[in-house]
Amino acid sequence: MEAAQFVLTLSCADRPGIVGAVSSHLAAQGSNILEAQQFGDAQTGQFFMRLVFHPCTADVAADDLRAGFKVVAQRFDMQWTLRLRDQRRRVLLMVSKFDHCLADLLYRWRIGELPMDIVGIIANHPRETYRHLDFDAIPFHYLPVDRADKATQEAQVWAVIEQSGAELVVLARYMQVLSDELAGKLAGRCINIHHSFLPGFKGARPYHQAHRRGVKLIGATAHFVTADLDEGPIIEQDIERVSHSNTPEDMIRIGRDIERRVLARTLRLVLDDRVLVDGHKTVVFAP
Ligand SMILES: Nc1nc2c(c(=O)[nH]1)N[C@@H](CN(C=O)c1ccc(C(=O)N[C@@H](CCC(=O)O)C(=O)O)cc1)CN2
Repeated sequence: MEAAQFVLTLSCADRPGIVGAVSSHLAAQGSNILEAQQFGDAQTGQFFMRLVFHPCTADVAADDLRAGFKVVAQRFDMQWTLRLRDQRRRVLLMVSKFDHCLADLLYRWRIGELPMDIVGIIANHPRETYRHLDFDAIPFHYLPVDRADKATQEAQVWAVIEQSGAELVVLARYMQVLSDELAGKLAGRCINIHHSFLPGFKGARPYHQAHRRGVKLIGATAHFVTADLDEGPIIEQDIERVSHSNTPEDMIRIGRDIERRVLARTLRLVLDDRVLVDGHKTVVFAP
């Protein structure tokens, strides 16, 4: 039986000796490093690392590994995570009227391409909106938004997030602006797929904005959600060509495929701890 793999991610102020200290610690505890990627940001002076390793002794608990690494982390004042690679994340999906990204994530999850536990779906449109989708095994929460009282609906959203134990929230074309408070509470663990190649065409109806501008490329961007609308650290992007003959409806159709693949790629990266936040940007350790 293959030995359990663990993923260690870390970031700290860059200085000599970090890689040596980490690798020496892992060797001293009898672990074998399988993957190691690193990046030193010369502009910010921040250092980032992702390692995959397996302890040579069986049945080592993540808590014990974390207790051991704490000494190294404190020495370099690191921000770090250490988890069992096979441990599935608890993920909450959120959607509004357009469900092509939701449908795609459900399919990829069902075939095992996205190793996660979907703990719920929150929608601000009723269940029949998605009648063509079968997700009855997943708790569905219809939480409509009253424009005059968005706070009440957000309190319901937060209650579902807490009660479900969601670790990651994915806005799969959820078209409501999260309050500063909720965006703050979800910092670093809420992903949005925006239907434009950011920083172009932030906000609502980006394909109509793009059509009016006469663009020759449209795109999609997955980013962490922050209080600043569509300004969060970008994780993944992609594009497709369009022309003068394409209507906004053409762009919406062409854009659906871009949005789906960008969000799926992003989720795979995040689920495998390959994305670290570097200020208002990200470091992505590609597979
Ligand atoms: N705090 C944040 N909330 C959200 C972000 C974000 O980056 N920070 N991303 C958006 C997604 N988004 C485009 O990708 C987006 C969603 C909604 C709107 C908008 O103007 N919504 C209107 C209501 C629209 C409707 O009811 O159909 C509104 O909220 O008043 C713009 C951009 C998700 N949330």
